[in-house]
Amino acid sequence: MADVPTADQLRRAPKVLLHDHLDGGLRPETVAELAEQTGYDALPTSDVDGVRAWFAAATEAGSLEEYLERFVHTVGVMQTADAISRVAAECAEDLAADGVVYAEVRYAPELSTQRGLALEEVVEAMLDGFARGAARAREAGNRIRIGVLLCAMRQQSRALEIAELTVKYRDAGVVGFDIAGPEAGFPPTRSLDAFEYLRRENAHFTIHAGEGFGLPSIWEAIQWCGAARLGHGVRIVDDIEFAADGTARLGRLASFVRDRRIPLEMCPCSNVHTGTVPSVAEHPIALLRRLNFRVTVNTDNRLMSQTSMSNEFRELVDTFGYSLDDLQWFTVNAMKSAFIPFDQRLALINEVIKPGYAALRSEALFGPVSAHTPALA
Ligand SMILES: O=c1[nH]cnc2c1ncn2[C@H]1C[C@H](O)[C@@H](CO)O1
Ligand SMILES: [Zn+2]
Repeated sequence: MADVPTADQLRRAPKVLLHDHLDGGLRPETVAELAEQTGYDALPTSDVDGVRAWFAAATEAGSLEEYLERFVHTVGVMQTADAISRVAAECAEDLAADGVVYAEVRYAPELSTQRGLALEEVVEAMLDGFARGAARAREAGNRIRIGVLLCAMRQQSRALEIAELTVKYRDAGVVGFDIAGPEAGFPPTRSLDAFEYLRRENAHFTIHAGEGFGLPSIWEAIQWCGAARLGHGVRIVDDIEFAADGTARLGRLASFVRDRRIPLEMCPCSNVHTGTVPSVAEHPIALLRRLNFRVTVNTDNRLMSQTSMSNEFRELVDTFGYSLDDLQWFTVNAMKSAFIPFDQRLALINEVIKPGYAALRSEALFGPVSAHTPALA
């Protein structure tokens, strides 16, 4: 049996993150400080531990709608360009310190216009912050590349406007588009004009689907809207039947998703917290991995779900006994599915990801380099 990866190996393993919300990953200290600095007086408490605990209560939400209520205060402190830029810079540093080498971080600019910021100013503040954070991470010895996804909120009606913003900033670091927010009652076709526009512009997009609602949402996202990836996509298992001997029979939609290699941006911990699945052990990720769907592993909201990429990997290793080979498989899947140009994806796979995992595997043979290298005479 392969060795169980250690916590340190999980952190050092090169990781790729396709689904992470900027307003779901603030440091609790930063929420408290920004509230003070920007005069935001609606926080339930100003004490950092209290702030941390208030957000952590999202892990008990049990429904997507209740889980989403926790975003009111992160969005509340993200209403100035400086605040947004700081949050983005810290996001880049935190991900890089956790061993993430490529990330696509998403946010809905329309949420940061409460005090008069223009949509463009929000996007520029994000891009500025990510560039500063990646530079600081590099100085600390951690390399990361970040692409931005712009979300439109599905309960609002600004999807076309946000899609246009995505195209406007695509050469400046915005790599794609998404719709987020409550899924039940807000089907993807509600934003069909935005998706048709993006397709005509040869732009990339993913859609949150199959999390708070089932197969019809996934079907619309793919067959009506043309999503290149699915945010979560967990409910695709509803289109898979199991015979008494355990063999699986895929329905037409599940077959289509697998045959077309449509990436599933799975977020195990978040899915437990929103009540999408009862526990990590009952998460369909293991089944979908076995059936060779293009599964990826993601954090969704590091603050609300008290998680990180290393932690998601740890949960999967502990629950399903995954080895470094499995973790490399998830990581290569994610890198193949990114929205940056193909040659760059390939370079990251061949020059960063595969050598990174090979180095970790070799430790199992020779031990960590530093511990066993004899001093040179
Ligand atoms: O898991 C999610 N499903 C749907 N919407 C989500 C999820 N996590 C965060 N959001 C929402 C809340 C944020 O304010 C918004 C933009 O990041 O996206
Ligand atoms: Zn999400």
